[in-house]
Amino acid sequence: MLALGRLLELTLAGHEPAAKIQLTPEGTRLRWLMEGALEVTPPAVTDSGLDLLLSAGIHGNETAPIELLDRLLQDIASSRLKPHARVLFLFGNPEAMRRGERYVEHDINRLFDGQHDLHAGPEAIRASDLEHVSASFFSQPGRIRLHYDLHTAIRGSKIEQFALYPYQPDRPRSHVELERLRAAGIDAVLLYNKGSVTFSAYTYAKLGAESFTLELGKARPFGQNQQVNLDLLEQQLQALIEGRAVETAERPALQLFTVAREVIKHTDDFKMHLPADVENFSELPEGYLLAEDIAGTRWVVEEQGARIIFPNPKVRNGLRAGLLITPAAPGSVLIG
Ligand SMILES: O=C(O)CCC(=O)N[C@@H](CCC(=O)O)C(=O)O
Ligand SMILES: [Zn+2]
Repeated sequence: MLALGRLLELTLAGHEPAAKIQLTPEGTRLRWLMEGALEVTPPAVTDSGLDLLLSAGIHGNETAPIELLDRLLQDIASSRLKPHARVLFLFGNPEAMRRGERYVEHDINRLFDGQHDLHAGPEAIRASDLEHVSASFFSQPGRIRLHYDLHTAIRGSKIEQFALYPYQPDRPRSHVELERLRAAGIDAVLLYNKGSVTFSAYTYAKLGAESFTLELGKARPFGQNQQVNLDLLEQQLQALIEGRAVETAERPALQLFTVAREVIKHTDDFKMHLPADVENFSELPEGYLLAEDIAGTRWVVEEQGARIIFPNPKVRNGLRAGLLITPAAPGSVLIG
């Protein structure tokens, strides 16, 4: 196997490879761009026209997707996978990955779209570097741009694998991409209805990619991801990389949700009234007092069919401490 196929090993060891460019016997080029970043270019004659960005480790303790990208890259470097797409592999937060923590000082997934300019420290610099390397990857005109930012969640979930679809005014959602997600084992999609400062929101709104954050199960340390089944996603990614269609098993229709309200933690007095082990997508009854903050601020559930995802009262002040979501009304979603 080509040494650059060991990007994960290099990244965890903090090593810069001596040879930055390597070629497989079939002529696929692997190019190391910076720590945790590797670009794969197929021979021009087999290029399918797809630019595929695969990122994981934006949160350092979310290891199942990191292991998935490691497998795909090793397969490419050993010629078991023969790319027809350009692929950019990114491990988002190497220092947090080494520590096995979500982040060190700042959550990188709150630092995109210029937010890094308002913060100091290595993670702000890293977010800026990730923007640059992605913008450069997606700079070639006339190509299909697709980004999956792969995560696992802090808590268990009533819907194990789901996607978050960023928002841009008047931009229709892609039917093709929603169907691809379904085939990849995704059961639900949360359709954002405003912009955000996450990585997928940046590549969607600023770089014109079809972009998704994928939540793939519960976060566990390296080597302990036997319960996270990524087989369908792995098959889809292999097929995208090799430029072929895959036979897809019968799967249920996607459940679509929209954001009803973002719960923002304003002060240290913030309190969330949920059990510590509450699962994502848990339903909350109308009238339920979800959270309270200083000066009598209260979040009371008013929406029918409301559910909670990503509840986290430990976030820094000013950040999202949870999302109240509701089922998307049929026909309310602009799908192209
Ligand atoms: O489990 C949690 O509370 C967080 C899991 C996670 O990291 N989710 C992403 C979602 C990004 C998005 O909204 O597109 C995050 O919070 O950054
Ligand atoms: Zn995450």
